[in-house]
Amino acid sequence: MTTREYRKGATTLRGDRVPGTTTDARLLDNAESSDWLHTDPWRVLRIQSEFVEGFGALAELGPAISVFGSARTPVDSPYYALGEQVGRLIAEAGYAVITGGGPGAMEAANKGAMAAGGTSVGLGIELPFENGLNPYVDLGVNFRYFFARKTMFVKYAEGYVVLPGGFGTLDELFEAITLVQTQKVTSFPVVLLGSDFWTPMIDWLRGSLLAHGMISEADVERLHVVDDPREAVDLIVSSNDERRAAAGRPE
Ligand SMILES: C/C(=C\CNc1ncnc2c1ncn2[C@@H]1O[C@H](COP(=O)(O)O)[C@@H](O)[C@H]1O)CO
Repeated sequence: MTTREYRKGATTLRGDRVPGTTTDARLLDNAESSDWLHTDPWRVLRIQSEFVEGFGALAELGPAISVFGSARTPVDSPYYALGEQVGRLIAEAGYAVITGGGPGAMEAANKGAMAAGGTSVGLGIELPFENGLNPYVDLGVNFRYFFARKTMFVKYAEGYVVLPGGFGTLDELFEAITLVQTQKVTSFPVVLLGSDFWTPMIDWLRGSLLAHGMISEADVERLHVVDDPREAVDLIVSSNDERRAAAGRPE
């Protein structure tokens, strides 16, 4: 018995699964529906293009520190002032500032970096209620997919500074410490700025996660809580210097 067979890239289709038309015939037929544009295989190419564009845009960025924090921090909040100061100090230390490019704490850090003449990066994300990149970004890359964007925050930064924030900020923070815990990234300092905001979370981590044996003391100690933005920057810069020296790569 001969079975009809059709090869579609890596996939072999037989019998009733063989389509009535070929891929290139469908491509050349401009009367066809454009539904295929929204199918998962096509999305993979879009995802791939986000990585290619992100890697291309950031390849020559040089040393950088990612700063996270609430999109809702008002301009007159002390946390906004803290974001601006840390952005400025990062730039003065010769590092680029990478943020999510949005409003609030992200804008504050970009503003500080730009005022200090540093490189101010915004990795924007397509959201239903998005406002576009804040005006203090001078190198912006826009993403459709959170996971592609999150790769850039880790890959191009020497450490994270985390200002008070909501779910988005916690997601970025906990992703970073999970990557450190699972040794996907090594010696990656994570500094939480604003002890009034972060200490209750550290207490909960100890009182619940650590008490139930779900994390170790070393995991909690990876999170540095500080109030002074200079201390936050110094912690990351010195850890980076130590790492470079250990790898035989002086500054
Ligand atoms: C909520 C509003 C706008 C949201 N715009 C954002 N633009 C860029 N990046 C964002 C945005 N919202 C969240 N993020 C990412 O998560 C972190 C902040 O989230 P949180 O829930 O506000 O803490 C931030 O670091 C970004 O990377 C309009 O006000």
